[in-house]
Amino acid sequence: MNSELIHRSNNNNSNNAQQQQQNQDQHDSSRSTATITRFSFRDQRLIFLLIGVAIATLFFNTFPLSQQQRWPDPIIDSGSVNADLPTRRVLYQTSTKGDGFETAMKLGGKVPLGLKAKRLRIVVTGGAGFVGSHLVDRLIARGDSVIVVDNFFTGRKENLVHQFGNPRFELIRHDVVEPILLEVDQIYHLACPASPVHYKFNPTNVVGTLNMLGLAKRVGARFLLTSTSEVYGDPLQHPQVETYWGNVNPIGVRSCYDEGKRTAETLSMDYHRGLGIEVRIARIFNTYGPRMCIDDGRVVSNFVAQVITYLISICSMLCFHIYKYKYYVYIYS
Ligand SMILES: O=C(O)[C@H]1O[C@H](OP(=O)(O)OP(=O)(O)OC[C@H]2O[C@@H](n3ccc(=O)[nH]c3=O)[C@H](O)[C@@H]2O)[C@H](O)[C@@H](O)[C@@H]1O
Repeated sequence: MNSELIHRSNNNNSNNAQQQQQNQDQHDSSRSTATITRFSFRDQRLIFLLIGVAIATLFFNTFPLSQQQRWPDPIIDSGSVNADLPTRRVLYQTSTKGDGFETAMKLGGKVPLGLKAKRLRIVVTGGAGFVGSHLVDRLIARGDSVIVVDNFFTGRKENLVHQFGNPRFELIRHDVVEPILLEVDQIYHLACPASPVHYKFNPTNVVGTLNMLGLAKRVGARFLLTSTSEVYGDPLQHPQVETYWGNVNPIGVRSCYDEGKRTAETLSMDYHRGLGIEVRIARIFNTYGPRMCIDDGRVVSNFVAQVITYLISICSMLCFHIYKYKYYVYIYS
């Protein structure tokens, strides 16, 4: 009996100790909660915390980390091609499928951290010409490797001489009416007699366009055709929008150029729709600038030539008057 009481009293003691410990723990935790609460409310810390959260939320909503910043490429991003159509290209295309990770190897897109931008291998036909040589400079400056294919019908080596010796530049004398096989990622097809003086000797370049489209199909390259505002012929609508079909005389003296480019556009779109080739078409309007040929009979060239002739005639008249004056002075003296 005695031992039982002792046992009970021992039990009671241990229960009391546990109870005290629990009370102590509760007291400690309520004290620490009170301390944290006091700490948070002291000096208006909570208000500052809430303001901080609000600013951070606003910032990340305005500039989300995963946002893709795409600058439109003035050369290749015409945006006129139907994006729903299938394409043969497997490299450098943007994919939003899968794990949500957006592959941004596409030109002009942001490259995922830690990956280097892929340098493209590009062929530029007609790259020794006026427009082509500037395009080559631009592509090389961007870091791409460029192969120029030109038969020098109207192009000049001087337009590219500053690139000679550059390891990312190659020049091949070749007529695109003959097929050529090159491993490239993109094709810029500019080779074409572009001025009335020249295209009457070498009218169209439909065969060259077919060869280059064939190359694009074989190697899965993206294809850009430099077309012309001449596809609108003698337009009845001003200014011309892309959807305007033009007003072209099919049998006139300039028709070889207009219709040649129209055929080239048709072929490009057929290769795109039928074979999935990724194509771009740029309709170039009258261009002017350094390296342009001022005697090739085009609108801008004619205008520049006329202005220069006019200026020369004014200068010679002035000189004549100055010399006449001097001469006159000389005689009288
Ligand atoms: O404004 C436009 O509409 C034209 O602009 C440029 O023509 P552009 O640079 O002004 O003319 P050129 O300086 O004569 O350049 C044409 C280049 O193609 C080359 N070419 C021409 C004809 C040919 O059969 N093969 C070939 O390689 C010429 O040698 C020359 O380097 C484009 O090259 C044309 O395709 C476009 O139609």
